[in-house]
Amino acid sequence: MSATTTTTGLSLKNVGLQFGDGDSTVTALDDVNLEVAPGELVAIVGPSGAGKSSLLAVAGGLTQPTSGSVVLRDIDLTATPQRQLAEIRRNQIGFVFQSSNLLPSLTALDQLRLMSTITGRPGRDPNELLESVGMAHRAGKRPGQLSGGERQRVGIARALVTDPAVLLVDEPTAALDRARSHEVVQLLADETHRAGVATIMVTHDHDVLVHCDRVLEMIDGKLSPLATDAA
Ligand SMILES: Nc1ncnc2c1ncn2[C@@H]1O[C@H](COP(=O)(O)OP(=O)(O)OP(=O)(O)O)[C@@H](O)[C@H]1O
Repeated sequence: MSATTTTTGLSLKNVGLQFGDGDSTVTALDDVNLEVAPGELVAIVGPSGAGKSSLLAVAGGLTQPTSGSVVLRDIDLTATPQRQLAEIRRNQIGFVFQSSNLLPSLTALDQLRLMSTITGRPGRDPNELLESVGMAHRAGKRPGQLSGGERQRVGIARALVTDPAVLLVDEPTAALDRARSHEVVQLLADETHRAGVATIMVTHDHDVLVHCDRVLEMIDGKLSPLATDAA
């Protein structure tokens, strides 16, 4: 990897996203600029309908913006054909959802192994990764045998097993109590720093912002630093 590809994990430049047309146009993202460095955890807060999910969708190459560019390392996602985009999403982008979305019949270890098999990427060793997220002792358990916090730990490990450049996290603490929420976001911060992944986390949970490197607020599709120093 050349020096020019290591400074930026993910870069959104002048990104706009509109839905509909004419009188019914909704502006979900309004000239958004965001650079997330490798090893940085950026949190995004904001009211419902502000554009946070739209930002994750655009950053993850799931939705093409109406204007602007999304660059992952040195790849411009807005100039990449659909088939290649799917491959980039599989190999370079990890997703963590509100509920961990684990497959009910697979053990924790097999959730990671399956992801490695699907992508065919050497990535990281599933056993070591489970150890890293504090789940080695639960490797043989299925999701139904795990607590909500444990499931999220496995979900984070699964998202990291391909050794992605970018991690996109949507409301990871929505189903967790306060103590587990702190543990899970602290883990996200630790893994972000350790793996050198560029992480964006959308959250309504202001309690956990203390673990994040940077906090931004989205209002009416515009992104700005959080007014109060919540972190
Ligand atoms: N597929 C779509 N078609 C039309 N409008 C959409 C679509 N997706 C999102 N929007 C609109 O774009 C705006 C931003 O929505 P978005 O879901 O990104 O907000 P959000 O901040 O994630 O909200 P929440 O916190 O409730 O999940 C809203 O006005 C929403 O109604």
